[in-house]
Amino acid sequence: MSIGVIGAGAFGTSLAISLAAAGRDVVLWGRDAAAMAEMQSARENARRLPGAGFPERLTATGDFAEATAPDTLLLSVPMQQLETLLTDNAGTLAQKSLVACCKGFSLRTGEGPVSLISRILPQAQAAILTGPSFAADIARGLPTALTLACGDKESGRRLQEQLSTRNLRLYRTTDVTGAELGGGLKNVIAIASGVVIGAGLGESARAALMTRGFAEMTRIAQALGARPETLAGLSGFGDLTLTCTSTQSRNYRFGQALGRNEEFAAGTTVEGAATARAMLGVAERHGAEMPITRAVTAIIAGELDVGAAMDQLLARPLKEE
Ligand SMILES: NC(=O)c1ccc[n+]([C@@H]2O[C@H](COP(=O)([O-])OP(=O)(O)OC[C@H]3O[C@@H](n4cnc5c(N)ncnc54)[C@H](O)[C@@H]3O)[C@@H](O)[C@H]2O)c1
Ligand SMILES: O=P(O)(O)OC[C@H](O)CO
Repeated sequence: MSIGVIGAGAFGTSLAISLAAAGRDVVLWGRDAAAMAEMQSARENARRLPGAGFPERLTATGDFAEATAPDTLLLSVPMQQLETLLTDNAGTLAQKSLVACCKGFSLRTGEGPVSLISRILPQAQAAILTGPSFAADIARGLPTALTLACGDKESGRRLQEQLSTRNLRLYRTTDVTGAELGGGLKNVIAIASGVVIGAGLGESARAALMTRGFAEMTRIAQALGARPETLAGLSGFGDLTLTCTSTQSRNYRFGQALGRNEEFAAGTTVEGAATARAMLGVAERHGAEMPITRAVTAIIAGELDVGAAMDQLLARPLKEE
């Protein structure tokens, strides 16, 4: 059974390589037809994932109809592009199994990827694949464990079988809200961790921030009906640990640049920036406090400098852990 991957960025390409290397037939689609033709002949995505050769079973194409012929489609576009992709192609995608591979929340509506899919395409089977994984590691065949969250248990089992390989180990859950929140919010805390290190505040401060960040993630997740054990799993704690401690992470590097008052490469996908703003709106509607997310939003907007943000966080009332 073949698999379509929609979005030929670093992550979509790495998943396509990994699945094709494990013997699945995979069609990878990108919106730039000329770039896709070049990839198909060079057998490499030289722009987003240089050095990772394409296995034989991987086809790169700019033909959307060809890529969406399979029943199972992995949607690997940046979060803020997902709504347009779904609405523009509603007719084609309506009856498919759609696995969101993006992390974050919509700035426009505050929805996570599965909520968006379910609202726009209620007939589709919606799931999310999320957890600690750098595209470069997946493409190299290094061992990776991810969360596959699907509200429908049987569909979740089927997708877990279809998408797991020897190196890509998928754990299953029905707690879609928890998986969406873990993957989305860890990027916000990763930006904050980068700020702390970039500003020279030290690794002890980063550990404190990660821990309080995890408490903040768990608190809002519970308010939204997620299970705390999901947050403690791969999609929450696992991804938080990876992203807050590695310079491979774009969110972390973006934070470092903010902390050092340096420019950051324009056009880089940094999901945590929009998600921080989106989640503040969600938190306000639920009467929940998200002080770290609030500080990250203000620093990015240039409304607060790092010193003032630290003063605000350190001035919060002393309380029980
Ligand atoms: N890179 C990683 O290590 C990694 C790991 C796990 C999850 N993710 C998630 O995967 C998602 C995609 O990130 P990425 O790393 O592949 O980003 P990327 O910057 O490498 O690529 C994004 C791709 O999306 C394409 N794109 C943008 N808008 C589009 C649209 N409207 N229609 C079709 N294509 C469009 C761009 O052309 C580009 O090829 C993000 O949500 C990210 O959090 C990334
Ligand atoms: O490069 P980042 O910060 O988008 O992180 C990539 C993945 O989400 C890590 O799991």
